Amino acid sequence: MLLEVQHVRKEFQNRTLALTDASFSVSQGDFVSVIGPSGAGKTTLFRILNGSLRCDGGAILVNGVHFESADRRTRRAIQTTIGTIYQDFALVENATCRQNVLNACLPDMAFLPAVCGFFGKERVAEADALLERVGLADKVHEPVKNLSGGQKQRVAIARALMRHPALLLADEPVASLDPVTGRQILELLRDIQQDQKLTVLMNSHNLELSQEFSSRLIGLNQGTVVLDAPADTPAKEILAAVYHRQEDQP
Ligand SMILES: Nc1ncnc2c1ncn2[C@@H]1O[C@H](COP(=O)(O)OP(=O)(O)OP(=O)(O)O)[C@@H](O)[C@H]1O
Repeated sequence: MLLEVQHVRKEFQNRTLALTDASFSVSQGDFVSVIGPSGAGKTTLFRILNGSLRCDGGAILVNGVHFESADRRTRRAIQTTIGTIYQDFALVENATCRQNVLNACLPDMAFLPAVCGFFGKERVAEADALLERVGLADKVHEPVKNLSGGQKQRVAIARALMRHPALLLADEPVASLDPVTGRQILELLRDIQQDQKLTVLMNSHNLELSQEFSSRLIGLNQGTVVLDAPADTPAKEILAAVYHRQEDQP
């Protein structure tokens, strides 16, 4: 999946200009982190990329197809190739791990099987295999509410993979986790990314982890891309380019 973000602009109704001119591209199989101070526009960018928010200007191309101006059908088809995991996991707490992973299939199912929860043997087997892949083979029937934060993020990763995404958006995936668990989740994400040649775009406040796990950094400040550099760029250069005020530094 090749993702091109070209001069994207977003102004909210209250006239906040969250994105002024964001441009960058991501090649297939890349692990790229978007960094920047609070309010830089990172979440807004991710919401536009996962289709939950429209931009006001510019273009987003997914494998050469215009995403933001596509008709509903094309937009939906592109959206199925994009998975998202969130800081707060966004799981159904009372449902089991298996059920949460299977829920990823609901948008593609006919009304009756979806309402009756009839997913079929193949989907169930795939959900269980994904739970095994993320290290939760023994938690298939466990309600999510009984899991730790790290285990919940593993379920969320399995749910995202259930839709066979080409691009995975990871929106602050380890912000709610302790440092050891956060690192384990990023190691898992990197293993999966490398196995499946998945493209990962991560939004993170943690510069050290972004540098360790990604190959490239995109720095946003006041809605504009102010850095597009290899992840091993010296931290001093990154801080100077992206975090203009000392109090914003991570
Ligand atoms: N729904 C909204 N309506 C109005 N303004 C908004 C809305 N969502 C975000 N903003 C504003 O847009 C700007 C960018 O916000 P955004 O959440 O994208 O930043 P961020 O880089 O993700 O910040 P953080 O790291 O603190 O999560 C901020 O000034 C924010 O107040």
